[in-house]
Amino acid sequence: MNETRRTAVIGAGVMGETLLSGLIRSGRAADDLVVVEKRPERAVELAERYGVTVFDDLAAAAAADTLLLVVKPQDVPAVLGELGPALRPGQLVVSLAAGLTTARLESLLPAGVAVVRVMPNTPALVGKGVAALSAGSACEESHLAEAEALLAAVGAVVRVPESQQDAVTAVSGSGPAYVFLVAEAMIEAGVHLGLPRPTARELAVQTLVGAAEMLSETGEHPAVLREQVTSPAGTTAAAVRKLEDHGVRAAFLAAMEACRDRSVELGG
Ligand SMILES: NC(=O)C1=CN([C@@H]2O[C@H](COP(=O)(O)OP(=O)(O)OC[C@H]3O[C@@H](n4cnc5c(N)ncnc54)[C@H](O)[C@@H]3O)[C@@H](O)[C@H]2O)C=CC1
Ligand SMILES: O=C(O)[C@@H]1CCC=N1
Repeated sequence: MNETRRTAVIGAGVMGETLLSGLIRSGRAADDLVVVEKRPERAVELAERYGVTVFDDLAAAAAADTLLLVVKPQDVPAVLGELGPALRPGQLVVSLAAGLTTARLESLLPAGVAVVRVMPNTPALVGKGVAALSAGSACEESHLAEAEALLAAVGAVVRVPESQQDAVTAVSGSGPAYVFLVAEAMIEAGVHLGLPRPTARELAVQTLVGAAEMLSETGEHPAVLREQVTSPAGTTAAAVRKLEDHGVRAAFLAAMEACRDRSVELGG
């Protein structure tokens, strides 16, 4: 595949803009990108911010080599119903829609159009995303490599069997929301304990960043790192005991099972 493949971003909401900004940051020329967004005010915003032409008609994306599908799962059948008949084998559809299987996507496309299913996450906005990719039945290695290269513009990329995608969604796709909720809770608790809000925010955010970097750089099991913070009969032991009393682990398990189940449901 050559390097001047034209790429279309269909749906420029939160995740579509994230991909668009990453592709431009990584050196993709705005002229090689086709953006389709149906909300006029959003189209104006993106055209001004990135210097791209934003179309409101899906037909503008029909000739692209690679089509990044970044609309809500519920909108995918309508989008592919309209666009599908114009596509042909050799083109690649990369779907970021939660839950939708490659088989379902292929059923909405002409035979032979390659499909890659991706679960990204929003830290991609700062180049720190992680995306899991799975190949559809008409997908060749070159298609997967192309999808990987696009997602690599906004973070790490892993390949997973498609059967794992709903679990991936529960860990990394929705995962940033759990971390933001923890951050919010820590900041509010800090304020409750008497810290000025900006101080509570700085301390909580830097603690999350530092802890995440320790996990990543040391490769240690999280339990080992937690033990290092926990002095005998100390402050951390008192805090962690309360978290266990309140069922934090069970809450994560229940939350992530619900996430996995909702992903399956969206796919149906
Ligand atoms: N937000 C996130 O953290 C993640 C989102 N995703 C997936 O990414 C997809 C998009 O999610 P968000 O960006 O959060 O949603 P969003 O609602 O912010 O963006 C969707 C965009 O698609 C546009 N759209 C809908 N129908 C269209 C059409 N026919 N033509 C052109 N534009 C159209 C909407 O106007 C909207 O701007 C979803 O399928 C979601 O499952 C996946 C992983 C993470
Ligand atoms: O909440 C959602 O459905 C999307 C998919 C993963 C993260 N956000």
